[in-house]
Amino acid sequence: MSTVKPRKIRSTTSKDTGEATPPLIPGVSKPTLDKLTKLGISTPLDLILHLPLRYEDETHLYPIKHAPLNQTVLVEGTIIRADIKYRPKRTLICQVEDASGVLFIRFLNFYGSQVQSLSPGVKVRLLGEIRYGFFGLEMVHPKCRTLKEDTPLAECLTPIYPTTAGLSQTILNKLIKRTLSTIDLTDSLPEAIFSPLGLSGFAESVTYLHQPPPDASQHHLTEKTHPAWRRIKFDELLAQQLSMRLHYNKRHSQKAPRLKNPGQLKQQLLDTLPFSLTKAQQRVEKEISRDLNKAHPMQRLLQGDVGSGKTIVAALAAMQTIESGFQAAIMAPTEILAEQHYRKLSGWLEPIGISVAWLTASLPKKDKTAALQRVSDGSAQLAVGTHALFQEQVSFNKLGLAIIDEQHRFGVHQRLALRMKGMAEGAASKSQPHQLMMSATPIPRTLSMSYYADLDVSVIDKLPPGRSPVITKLVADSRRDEIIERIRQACLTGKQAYWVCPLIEESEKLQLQTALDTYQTISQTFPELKVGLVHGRMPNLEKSAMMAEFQSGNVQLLVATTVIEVGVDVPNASLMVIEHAERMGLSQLHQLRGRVGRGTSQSACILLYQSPLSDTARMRLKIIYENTDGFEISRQDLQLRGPGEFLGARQSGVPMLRFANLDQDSDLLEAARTTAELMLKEHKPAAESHLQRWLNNKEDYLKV
Ligand SMILES: Nc1ncnc2c1ncn2[C@@H]1O[C@H](COP(=O)(O)OP(=O)(O)OP(=O)(O)O)[C@@H](O)[C@H]1O
Repeated sequence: MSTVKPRKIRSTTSKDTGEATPPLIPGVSKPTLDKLTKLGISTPLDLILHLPLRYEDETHLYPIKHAPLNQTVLVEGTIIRADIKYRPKRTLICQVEDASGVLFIRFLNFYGSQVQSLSPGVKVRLLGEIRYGFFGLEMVHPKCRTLKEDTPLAECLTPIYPTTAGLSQTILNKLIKRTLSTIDLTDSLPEAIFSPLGLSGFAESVTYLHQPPPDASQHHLTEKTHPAWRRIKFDELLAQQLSMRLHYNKRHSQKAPRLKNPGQLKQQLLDTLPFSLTKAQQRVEKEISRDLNKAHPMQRLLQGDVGSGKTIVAALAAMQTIESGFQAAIMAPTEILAEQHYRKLSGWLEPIGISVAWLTASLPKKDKTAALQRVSDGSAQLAVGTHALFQEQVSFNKLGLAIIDEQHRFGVHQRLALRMKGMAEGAASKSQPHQLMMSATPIPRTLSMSYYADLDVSVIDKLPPGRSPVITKLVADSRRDEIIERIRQACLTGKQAYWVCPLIEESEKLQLQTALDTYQTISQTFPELKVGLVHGRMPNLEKSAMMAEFQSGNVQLLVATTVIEVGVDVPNASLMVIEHAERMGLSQLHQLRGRVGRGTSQSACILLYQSPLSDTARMRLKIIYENTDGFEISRQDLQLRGPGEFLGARQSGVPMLRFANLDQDSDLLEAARTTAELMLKEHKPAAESHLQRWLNNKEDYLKV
């Protein structure tokens, strides 16, 4: 086993000042520091929180003869013979003897130095699994240490850390051990806080996890259910809750325009609608309206399952904004969705005298300049568009409300950019606009309590009346002909259908080719129908012309890629076929399926799959088949994928939890939430030192 050579303590030079600054982890060479950085370790505390994956037990020694078989054990003895065999493979075989018996140890791919050190007479300590082999009891590739006189046994379980190439367990172990004995591990929490929750102290917990006593339960340690693990997970969740709470409080100290609610514009809009609001829509409308009337910026997440009617709620919020003399903006993640919002909103609002501007990257220059002008002089009261809305050249005259649809598809920075538009130089209003985020991917409770704890949440929990649930069918691709017949019959009786092309994630070019091929095949299969095609690479004008054709009923069968996944609303379309449904994610399937069942006629979604199915694909299809409620689907999706993938960590910019697991630790999350509130009221300094310890350099997202 290698040892750590004493290393020179280096200092790094600050680029800004040219002055030498001490390294954050003292006594470590630059190459090791680089490797530590790869592991996300840049401070002594990071080292302490670099917790073991598992442990090896080098505290108990077994006599060879009595050691249990097929499990990792520690034995020791003297080498009585060492040979190199060349058949069937070059192998170093040594015979080791203790007072109880003899054991063979075998090494393939051995080094010359090993042969030298493992010579007869040498005493060795071996860690590995004993099995019955050709010659009798044997250990293959044991961890082997040559012993001096009376080398003591380990006093605690040996931690095995996650590591990276070139950084040995021995080095990590030593660094962590050294740091444990030098770092200040004073508890950031008063005992009165953690004790009643059944948690142990911080120092005690980290020390335990790095150096568990010989009798520690390895099962509880690796499953992270041990009290020491629970303390670490609690601390992490608490830091998250504290920072979210602080963010929330900070927002309440910022200024936003109070948007009054005389309600005339809203009423005018409601009077033109062919439907009346559901109770759920009325409730969330009120929640939003109340927030808009406050002097600090609203940040509310409006959640509603697919087709639950979020758009009208957003439009009513825009009416309150406009009636108070401010502008509103709606930003959507795709051109199709943005355009659909634009059509729908201008159809509703222009008749009641509201001017709506349309802004996307693909607008002809002349139209764009005109739209920009209307946005900046305030003559456009509502701007609808894609991310083009927060580009630099856009300046709002008086932005009062920014509405962001499918918020999880935008990064934190993009959302921030739109908010800053309200405060931009030259804007008449210097306060922050209110922000309404909409999501049709319902976020499970544990997630919204955790990652969205700084937002207020409104939920439309009931669909508009008259919708019957979409019937979902799972059909093997071998029965495709039956499906084709069914679609033909339905379209001939005046129904409309989507045919969703297989998803090709690896390459846009292949995706395009697949869309074109599918279109060709489908057109040939249904010569009597008018078949259309939309895909992501189509010029926007063509795309919107095709959507308009489908909307008006001229096209009966629309071949589409997943560009139609979000927001597309054609109530007459009541059938959908999804090819290679096994390639798609759960929320994608749910969103796609949500494109049908938006009118009153019975709808169906046929998921064509190709066998054999992988276990996850089978699970996904089962979940989508058995559930129609988006919240339940999301909950199961979260379980299947974990929060990182569910939220799209990189995209959302939200730091992920390293230790806590929202599924297993929902009790700790609840406790962290109430504790955070209590601490901010009664233990402010402790709250600050806790955040300091846990967020360290990572408080970036506090500013958002
Ligand atoms: N109260 C209501 N009664 C009847 N129809 C409604 C009601 N509210 C909205 N709708 C209609 O329901 C359809 C779906 O509404 P909308 O497009 O706003 O859904 P959404 O919540 O945005 O869903 P998605 O996220 O799937 O786009 C639209 O055609 C809309 O006009």
